[in-house]
Amino acid sequence: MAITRRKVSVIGGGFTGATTALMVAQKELADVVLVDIPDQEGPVQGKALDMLEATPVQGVDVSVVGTSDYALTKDSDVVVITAGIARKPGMSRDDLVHTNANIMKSVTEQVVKYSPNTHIIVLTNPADAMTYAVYKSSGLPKNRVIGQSGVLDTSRFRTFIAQELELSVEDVQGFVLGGHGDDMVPLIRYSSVGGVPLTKLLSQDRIDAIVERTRKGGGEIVSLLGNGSAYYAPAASLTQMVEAIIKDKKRLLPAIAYLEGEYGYEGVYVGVPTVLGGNGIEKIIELDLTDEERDQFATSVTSVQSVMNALPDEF
Ligand SMILES: NC(=O)c1ccc[n+]([C@@H]2O[C@H](COP(=O)([O-])OP(=O)(O)OC[C@H]3O[C@@H](n4cnc5c(N)ncnc54)[C@H](O)[C@@H]3O)[C@@H](O)[C@H]2O)c1
Ligand SMILES: O=C(O)C[C@H](O)C(=O)O
Repeated sequence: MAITRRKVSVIGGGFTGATTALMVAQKELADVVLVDIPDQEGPVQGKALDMLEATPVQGVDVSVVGTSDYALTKDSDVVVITAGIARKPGMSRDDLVHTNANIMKSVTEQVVKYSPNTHIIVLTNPADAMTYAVYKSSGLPKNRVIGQSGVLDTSRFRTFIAQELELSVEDVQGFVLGGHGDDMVPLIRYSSVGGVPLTKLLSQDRIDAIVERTRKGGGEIVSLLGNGSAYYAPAASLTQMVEAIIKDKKRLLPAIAYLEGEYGYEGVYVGVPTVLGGNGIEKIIELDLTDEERDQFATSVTSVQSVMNALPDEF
């Protein structure tokens, strides 16, 4: 019997899209289709061919194709959307909302035309509102439209904790709740190193400094790069989410999920702990929050709602 290979399509063949395609291929998770606009057909074909020519060295049997033709994405198991513009120094993610919302609509229509039962993971910023825009444009159930922010934000938080304590990143656990903006909420009470609560290992001053650096983590990279935003850690985060779905791993990961009553909110996409598996977001985990945490989460949700309200009427 023929073995059916899995297919992952990545829309947007720029920094994050190409890096994600490479990481998905390197992990041999699926055949990869990298899609960009017709104007970028040559570059995206070149990137894909270059990745394909690395597969013998890496010992992975996957195909990697670059195209502007959505027909090649037919029957994708997972589609990752990275298409759109990135911010430059001095801009906020929310400044991208109008341009990227229009791109989400046209891209999503093409995606679901060829893969009506796929899972979509949205990276494009402002990520919470763009995930909502894709959900509205796709007609897919809410569990199949997922946004990426929490894996990346938590990874930054874990990096800074491990650096500060000079301990392995592997042992650092943490959780970041809320929107992918400067008012995201790293949850200290749920953060630990090898099971030891963070508050036993670091002073409040040091924890506050790490929380602040995490919140501004995207901006720190934007300032350093000068022309574009982060892509290695975002691509690693997307790849972890793709793997959780493709392998039905049932990982407990933070993701941008559609709330319908959870945490007391209705009709908003925002970052919360989820179970990610073969059915996309299989569950939203509701944590008990202190009054202070609930207030911080409320501030973050209000910011997301104001960006959602700025979306064009069709959403
Ligand atoms: N959520 C997150 O954590 C996170 C992290 C990193 C980047 N981002 C966001 O991801 C987006 C992409 O970032 P990047 O660094 O890859 O940008 P980039 O400019 O390198 O790549 C974007 C690509 O999208 C393509 N594109 C534009 N319109 C398209 C369309 N209609 N169809 C197909 N492709 C189209 C462009 O041609 C370009 O190749 C930005 O909005 C950025 O802010 C989000
Ligand atoms: O900060 C950005 O604009 C890109 C991304 O959201 C990030 O957090 O790196």
